[in-house]
Amino acid sequence: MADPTLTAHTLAHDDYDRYFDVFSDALMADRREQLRERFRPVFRPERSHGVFDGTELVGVGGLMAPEITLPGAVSCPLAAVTAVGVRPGHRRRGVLTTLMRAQLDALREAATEPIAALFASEGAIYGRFGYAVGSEEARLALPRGAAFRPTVEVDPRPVREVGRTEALELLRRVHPAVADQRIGWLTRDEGAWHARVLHEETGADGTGALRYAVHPEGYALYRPKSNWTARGPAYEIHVQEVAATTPRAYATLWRHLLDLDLVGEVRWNKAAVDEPVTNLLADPRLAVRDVSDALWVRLVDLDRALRARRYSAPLDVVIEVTDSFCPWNAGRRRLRIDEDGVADVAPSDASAQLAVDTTHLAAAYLGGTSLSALGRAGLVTELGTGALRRTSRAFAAEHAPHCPEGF
Ligand SMILES: CC(=O)SCCNC(=O)CCNC(=O)[C@H](O)C(C)(C)COP(=O)(O)OP(=O)(O)OC[C@H]1O[C@@H](n2cnc3c(N)ncnc32)[C@H](O)[C@@H]1OP(=O)(O)O
Repeated sequence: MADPTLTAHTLAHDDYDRYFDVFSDALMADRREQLRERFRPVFRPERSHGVFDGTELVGVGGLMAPEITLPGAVSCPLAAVTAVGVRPGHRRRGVLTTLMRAQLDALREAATEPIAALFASEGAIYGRFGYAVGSEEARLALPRGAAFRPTVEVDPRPVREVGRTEALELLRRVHPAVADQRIGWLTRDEGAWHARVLHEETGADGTGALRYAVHPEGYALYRPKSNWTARGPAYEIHVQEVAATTPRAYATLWRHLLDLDLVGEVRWNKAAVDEPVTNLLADPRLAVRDVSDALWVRLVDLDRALRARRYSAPLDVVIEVTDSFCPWNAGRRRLRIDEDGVADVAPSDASAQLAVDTTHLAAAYLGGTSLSALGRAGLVTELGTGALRRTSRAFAAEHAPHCPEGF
């Protein structure tokens, strides 16, 4: 139960500095002035909520508005929740709860984005608000020189390392073409490119400035981290993003990364769990993967969310849905999916064949978790024979969802 003295409302343009101070206090952030200026251009006061104790700003959270690619390669407006923090000394009295209430009510009223998503700092925070792990990511590590299968075609056209200005035109062309096809990838406007991807500052973890490796059909962005050992150089390559419109360009870019001199290991901390480079390796065991939660998804308007994506099989099922934090989603509805994977959703009085909370539908929404697995965990209840298997098959997606950036 939130402290009744707390109030929440959206902010004004000149609230940016105090918004940023609360957030960076909450994150115990260093390099504050650098970060303050990096994020200033993307501050949207009308999409940023503050929680106040009297006149003191004690909690903040923002919303960005990219589009996300859903199963079936369809695009959908996304409320991307970012920069959430509560000032130390004001915690565990409901500031975050007040913020989540204000955000979700505002999203419902605006009726623009049917789903919200975030990257969680800690895994125990957001489940109570109906967010669930919708995609995972792999910390992928590959040793220098890891060989590809003999049949892998690598383009003889060399990958070139270019400066930022030259790279930008290609990045702006390739990224949307890839993002349109990849479940979980987001569109980027100019502000997003600069704030989230192209900032040149040296990484806090000792990595160097961003480098741009380009091919006519793709690019790899990475930062080197130098390391000189008694046995010689063993640099780490920290990949920020690899995007390619053809399998050949993809393989060629990875070959370039794996063959860089001075290097011991190539790492990508936000790779897809089904990142294709692991399938290119002659010895797949060379790819070490450590999987963790990535995008947490909240179905804000369940019916619109269900209609927004495409499905893998026809279906006709009646589902009883619960949702304690967003009760407007609760109730029984019939979900019908046609041969093209397009959904129709309508209220229903018929007997339910499945019972599930929106949190668990959110986990299955991008296809990252199967409803069958959630059923085996006791989180989806089958009330009609075969309903879980059929619904799970329809919710399956063409590949693992992936979001290669953080926000
Ligand atoms: C999308 C993003 O930006 S992720 C970044 C989130 N920010 C951070 O992690 C910065 C550091 N942490 C903080 O600022 C705060 O501790 C927050 C935002 C995580 C939580 O804020 P609070 O105002 O303390 O949360 P609030 O009081 O509303 O807690 C609601 C419930 O969640 C629980 N909870 C809150 N934070 C946590 C946590 N880190 N771990 C486990 N449970 C938590 C509370 O115990 C409470 O449970 P209850 O309802 O059973 O009593």
